[in-house]
Amino acid sequence: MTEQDLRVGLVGAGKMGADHARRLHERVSNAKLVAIGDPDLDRAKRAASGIEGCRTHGDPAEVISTSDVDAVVLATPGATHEPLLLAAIERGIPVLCEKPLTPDSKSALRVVEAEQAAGRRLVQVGFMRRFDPEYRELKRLLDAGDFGRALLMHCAHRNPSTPPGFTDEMMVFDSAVHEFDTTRWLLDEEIAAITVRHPRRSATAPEGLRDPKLITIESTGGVVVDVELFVNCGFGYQVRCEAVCERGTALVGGSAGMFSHTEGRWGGDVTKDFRDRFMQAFDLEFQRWVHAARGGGIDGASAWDGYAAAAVCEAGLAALADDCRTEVDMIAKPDFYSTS
Ligand SMILES: NC(=O)c1ccc[n+]([C@@H]2O[C@H](COP(=O)([O-])OP(=O)(O)OC[C@H]3O[C@@H](n4cnc5c(N)ncnc54)[C@H](O)[C@@H]3O)[C@@H](O)[C@H]2O)c1
Ligand SMILES: O[C@H]1[C@H](O)[C@@H](O)[C@H](O)[C@@H](O)[C@H]1O
Repeated sequence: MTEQDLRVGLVGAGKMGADHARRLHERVSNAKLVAIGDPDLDRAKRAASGIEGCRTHGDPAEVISTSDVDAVVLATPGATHEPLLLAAIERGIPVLCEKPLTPDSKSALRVVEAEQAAGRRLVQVGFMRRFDPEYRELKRLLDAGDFGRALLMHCAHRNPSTPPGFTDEMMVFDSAVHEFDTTRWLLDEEIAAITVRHPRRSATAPEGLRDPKLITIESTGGVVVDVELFVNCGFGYQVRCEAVCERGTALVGGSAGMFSHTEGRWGGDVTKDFRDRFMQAFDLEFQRWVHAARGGGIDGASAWDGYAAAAVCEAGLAALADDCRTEVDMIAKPDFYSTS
């Protein structure tokens, strides 16, 4: 640890938190993980093992209130985020919050309002795809306009399987939320409406889950984006996005890694899960956040982006319930967030 290292506190030591603890300790420079909090203290201890000087707390709020913590990472379930975010804002320290910002737009708006009252952007939402090198290349291409304007996008979001208790609603606010964010970010437009449709149900879907789904979102500028969401596809983790523009198309996530030929077969590997597919994106997200947080700020999706994604999720849940196209209801973007 050097004098300028960012002293980071981590709240939540489950699947994601344990992964972020290793990331901060082993792969991110200029940061030192000094505290981990989780109501399940054993989990916090396991995540802290081998990290010299990292203490553990059974009361997660203590991680945020302790003066030797310069910035916080939240990796707890979305429903627990709001009080933790408000505590970090109150202390005036940067916070990298795993998606979703909060579970609904009303609570997300309270965070947006608290941040504006504090007068500084402190909250970053962990939409890690924004740091994936392929997605960044697509963003650069669309921003430059080399292929003309985007007209359509075709996306696929496939997971090998779902944990017990995964619901139709979670397919919208836990999984498709990534496409809501990448669409807003890639197009620099808000999402105006959403439709959810159900093709034939897969035999691999657990009881009660209507998997796959076909979600269509429409941007304020008239771009139509279809998202195939298949979260029990069995064979691996795939995330793809093809942008169809006026003078060309561009696809990300088509294939990744090595391509081999051997007797009787050729091809590459399918990634197993999101950690495998987006490892580089998570690492870059954290490195850039540490850099920005050392200067007191953020570098990624803002609280506004978290609010906007929550508003789309809410419309998505209504579309799911009523089986009809639903318009997104959200406030106008405050000037505070006018520069990205
Ligand atoms: N970016 C991604 O691709 C990605 C992938 C997976 C999960 N996530 C997000 O990460 C977050 C955590 O997911 P996970 O899969 O690690 O969940 P998890 O259930 O494995 O872990 C959550 C941890 O939070 C702890 N916890 C519960 N309530 C708490 C509270 N009030 N205060 C502090 N800790 C509390 C639990 O004891 C548990 O250890 C969620 O917001 C999830 O959506 C993001
Ligand atoms: O929480 C996870 C995570 O966000 C993954 O990136 C996504 O692919 C899954 O669908 C979701 O359940």
